[in-house]
Amino acid sequence: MSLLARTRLPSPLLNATAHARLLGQQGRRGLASAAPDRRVKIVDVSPRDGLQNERGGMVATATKIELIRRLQDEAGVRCIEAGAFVSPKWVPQMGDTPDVLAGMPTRAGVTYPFLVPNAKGLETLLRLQGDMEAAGTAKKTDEIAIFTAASEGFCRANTNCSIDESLDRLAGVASKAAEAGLRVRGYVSVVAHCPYEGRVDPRRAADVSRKLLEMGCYEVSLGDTVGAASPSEMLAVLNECTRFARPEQLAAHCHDTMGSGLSNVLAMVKAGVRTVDSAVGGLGGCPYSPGATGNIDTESVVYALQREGYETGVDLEAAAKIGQWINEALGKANGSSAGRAILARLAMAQTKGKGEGNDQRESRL
Ligand SMILES: CC(C)(COP(=O)([O-])OP(=O)([O-])OC[C@H]1O[C@@H](n2cnc3c(N)ncnc32)[C@H](O)[C@@H]1OP(=O)([O-])[O-])[C@@H](O)C(=O)NCCC(=O)NCCSC(=O)C[C@@](C)(O)CC(=O)[O-]
Repeated sequence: MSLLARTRLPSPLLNATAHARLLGQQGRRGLASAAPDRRVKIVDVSPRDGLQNERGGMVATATKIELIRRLQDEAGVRCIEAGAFVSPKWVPQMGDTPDVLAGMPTRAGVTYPFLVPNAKGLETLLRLQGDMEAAGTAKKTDEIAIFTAASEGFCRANTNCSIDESLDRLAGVASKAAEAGLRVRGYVSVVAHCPYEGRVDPRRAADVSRKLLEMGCYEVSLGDTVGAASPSEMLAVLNECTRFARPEQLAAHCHDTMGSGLSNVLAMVKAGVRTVDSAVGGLGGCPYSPGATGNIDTESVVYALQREGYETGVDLEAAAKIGQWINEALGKANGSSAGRAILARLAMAQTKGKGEGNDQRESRL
């Protein structure tokens, strides 16, 4: 019997109580119980990609740390992109990353990649971790993420250099990181569409991805940065990449501007990708893409993957609560329609539960 057939999936016809209970059960089922080829790793990027473009004032460091804590302790996320050692002149919202690193709680089995654009970013991270170890505190992370782009226009706008210059810079960062015992994840932005150059040739995106793998990245995340790609466009990039990489060495990083984020994720997972980047509450945006909305939300990714018979190990109900909480903390509407629906069903189930309790009391009286 297939896992899909064995998995009880929430039906829209179930009442709210049953639906909420079922979602909870599914969310709590561990990754270990799933067949290896049905496991999908969620990289929740909300503390970095989700918050880096927040325009409504600096998000409090304590809020960022609480977001990381809740993602790991309550939602069971096993990979959390926690911050960025980039220039605060370019991305002020990430300026407190050293404080986030110092203050964040860590948990065994969870990885915390930090974005690093250049040698200076890596030196800062290594120095801070060295200071922590000297003070008797265990280091917080053993992973960084480096990033470049598939178009010259985006690369220059994002990192002030050409693609070749960025690759030169990143090769040095990757080799120093490896010497220091850090794993390196890679990103290629605008793999299908660029806000400056339009449609991007999938071979171009694949060529840059290959170079990141060759410099030692264990995985390359393919970014539909502006959220404009269709599934076939993302699959075209994936097909080019699988000429030299296994699908498991690639990740889906989809934004949802045009509403195709989830379709793109599902298409890539069905094609063999086993790592998906997402952000609770659909947090995020892209400063270089007018009207760009956030990352695809963790809640809809986890829900859709569950329905398709995949396991993420993420507690859906907890993710929905965290997505609601962080959006409220930012004074924003919850950007996850799946999250809103899950919370509405939970609220209805609770009300019904209370009502049933009252009815029983009344009937006993
Ligand atoms: C790459 C640079 C630094 C080049 O920026 P630059 O201005 O060319 O760099 P520079 O070397 O001339 O330095 C300028 C100033 O920045 C400082 N500086 C330089 N480096 C650092 C550093 N690491 N940490 C802290 N400070 C730094 C440096 O010390 C100097 O300070 P000053 O002397 O003027 O006081 C800059 O362009 C930058 O930080 N860019 C990052 C932009 C960014 O973070 N974008 C968002 C992340 S990428 C993304 O979101 C896409 C992704 C990953 O999610 C995937 C997807 O969706 O596609």
